[in-house]
Amino acid sequence: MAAGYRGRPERMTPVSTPSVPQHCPSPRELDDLELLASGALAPTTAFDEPGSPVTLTLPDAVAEAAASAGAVELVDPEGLPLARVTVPGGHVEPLTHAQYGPFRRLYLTPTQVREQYAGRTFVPVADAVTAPQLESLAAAGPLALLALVGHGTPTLSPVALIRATLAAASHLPDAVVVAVPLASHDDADADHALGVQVVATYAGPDPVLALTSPSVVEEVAQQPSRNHYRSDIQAIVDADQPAPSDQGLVLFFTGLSGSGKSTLARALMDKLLEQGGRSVTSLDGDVVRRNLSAGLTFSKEDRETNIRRIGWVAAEISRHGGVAVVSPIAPFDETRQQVRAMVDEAGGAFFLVHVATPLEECERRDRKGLYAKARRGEIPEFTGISSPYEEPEDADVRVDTTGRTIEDALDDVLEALRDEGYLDLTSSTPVVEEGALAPVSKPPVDAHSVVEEGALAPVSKPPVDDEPLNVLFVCTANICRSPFMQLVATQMAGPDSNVAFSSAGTHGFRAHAMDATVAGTLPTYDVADASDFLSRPLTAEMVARADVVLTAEASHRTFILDDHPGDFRKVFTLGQFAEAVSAADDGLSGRALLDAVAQRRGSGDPSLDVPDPYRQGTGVAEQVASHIASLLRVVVPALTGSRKIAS
Ligand SMILES: Nc1ncnc2c1ncn2[C@@H]1O[C@H](COP(=O)(O)OS(=O)(=O)O)[C@@H](OP(=O)(O)O)[C@H]1O
Ligand SMILES: Nc1ncnc2c1ncn2[C@@H]1O[C@H](COP(=O)(O)OP(=O)(O)O)[C@@H](O)[C@H]1O
Repeated sequence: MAAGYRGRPERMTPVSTPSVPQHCPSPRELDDLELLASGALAPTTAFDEPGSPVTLTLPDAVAEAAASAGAVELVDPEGLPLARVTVPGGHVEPLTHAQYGPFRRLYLTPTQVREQYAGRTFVPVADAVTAPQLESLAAAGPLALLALVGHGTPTLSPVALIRATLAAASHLPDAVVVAVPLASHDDADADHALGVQVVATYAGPDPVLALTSPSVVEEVAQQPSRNHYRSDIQAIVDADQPAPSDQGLVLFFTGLSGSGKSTLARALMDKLLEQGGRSVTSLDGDVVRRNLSAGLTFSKEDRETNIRRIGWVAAEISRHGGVAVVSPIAPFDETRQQVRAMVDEAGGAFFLVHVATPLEECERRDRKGLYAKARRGEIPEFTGISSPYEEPEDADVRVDTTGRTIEDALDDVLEALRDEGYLDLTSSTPVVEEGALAPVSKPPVDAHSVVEEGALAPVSKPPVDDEPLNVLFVCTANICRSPFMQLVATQMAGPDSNVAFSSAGTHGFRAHAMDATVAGTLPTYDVADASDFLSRPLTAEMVARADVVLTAEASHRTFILDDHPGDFRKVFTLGQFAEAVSAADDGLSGRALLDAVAQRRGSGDPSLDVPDPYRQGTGVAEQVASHIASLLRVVVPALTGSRKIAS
């Protein structure tokens, strides 16, 4: 039921019986429902049991109707009734089973699994299985791989995780795959407990084998590279996690009427069309209101409906790799966030442009004479005059067009798009070959041959000693290891150091908070919290700006060098860099130290990796935090010059 569906309808669906209301739950709730109905969450048998993360939230109107009817009927996004749930009580009476959706045949109940697969060893799989893990499984006898594919699967989409798990099974002597829609509830500890419970229910009396080894130290020793995959699995992972330049994209312009949204959006569309290579759809505010949203007013409710419609269409466009350029006023933050979430769900990137031309300038322009009418009271609820505009705090770029040419204002947008790695429209060269634009240009050279021959310029920036030293930490998603490195290194360096620490992720989402479990270890290292931290995807610009890039794993280093082979002298794993720093002359610091370390040109030995603590519980988070801190205690004083004053 859950695997194929993303997004939720904007209103409660029509009531089919006079008394019991219908409601389409969120994707997370749909997953929970499926597990509750199949008995997989036993002993949890109902929504909203005390202390359980398995909850059901009903919109006010539905909750009221359900309370008087004593139940609510939960339907799937297409309106198929799935279950009746008592209100209050949360008890689930299944009505129908979903019969379609990719790999539906693999979604077995615990009873079916006990009938078909008793006697196997059960292995929970939450991510693509690595080559070393496959090796360790090969000798483990007949296996049942439980692909945990619920909403919020950490790295891979549900369908890709099943594909990757089937590929893993094909490399094993005797393994079957079962899909389990175990959703994430954004509470690592509760989710871990729930996962243990669900896996135990599927396994019954049979053994359960965890893929992660118990200690970080052993993990490092036994799994030289946790992210090293067999080639078929790697291909599935790569296809599921396109680079920002290959991702579907929603370019969302928001701002007051007359601020310049349509003008800038149109100019950007023209650039995109001139360059070619992408399919582009425009959803302009005025145009949408004449078509998709014809008949809607400018009340708060209708504006929200309008924006959600635009968001839904734009998200679908991004799902298929297209670019949607949308330019409504979209005055409410909550609705913009809903659109962001829809696009995120669809696997697209959401890029918010705040056209921040002030009201006075918009009113001075008054291109359509609407402000004058609004001032005279002839147009009610006019944005900026008699209806609010909530300024975005999460814009990727903010452009005030006052006193600027259109080209000049557009440049701000184009530069931000390029810097975040989505599109490079700053050069006017059209794309000749078919395919997506490639903002992070990949020279057709083999990284190793460049390293050997030293053919490309060693560092992209001439060293200037009084400029702050830019240190960029990199991991995968920029929510666990690299933010920890950034925050703890900044704390260790102190406020007066001439070193700036930042971080990014090779597959990082934009603007996600730090993982709560890892953030929980920060106070031990004198960092109060991570509330100001937001994740960022790594861009070519960030690598170019950095004096040194320190990665968690060798695989991150390889990832960067694939795109920037010429930067091999400034990209190291943190472990490798700490080792090199220890060996370097104590008197060296800052750029002199970097120059000395660059001469060593290490290979990025994976045994020095900092492993990924994501979703592995508090114990692993603490071990990884302590591991990183011990490396930073070597690296930070050396960079800042506090272990010995440099020349
Ligand atoms: N009451 C009121 N408030 C704001 N705007 C009004 C109103 N009535 C009509 N218009 C015209 O409608 C355009 C805005 O429509 P949007 O769909 O972008 O608005 S919203 O996002 O749903 O708030 C807006 O176009 P733009 O100038 O392109 O923004 C106006 O021309
Ligand atoms: N730098 C600029 N960028 C965009 N528009 C500008 C700029 N300078 C002046 N303008 C003018 O401001 C008006 C903006 O109108 P429009 O693009 O329709 O705004 P919106 O879609 O936000 O209502 C146009 O007449 C445009 O020519």
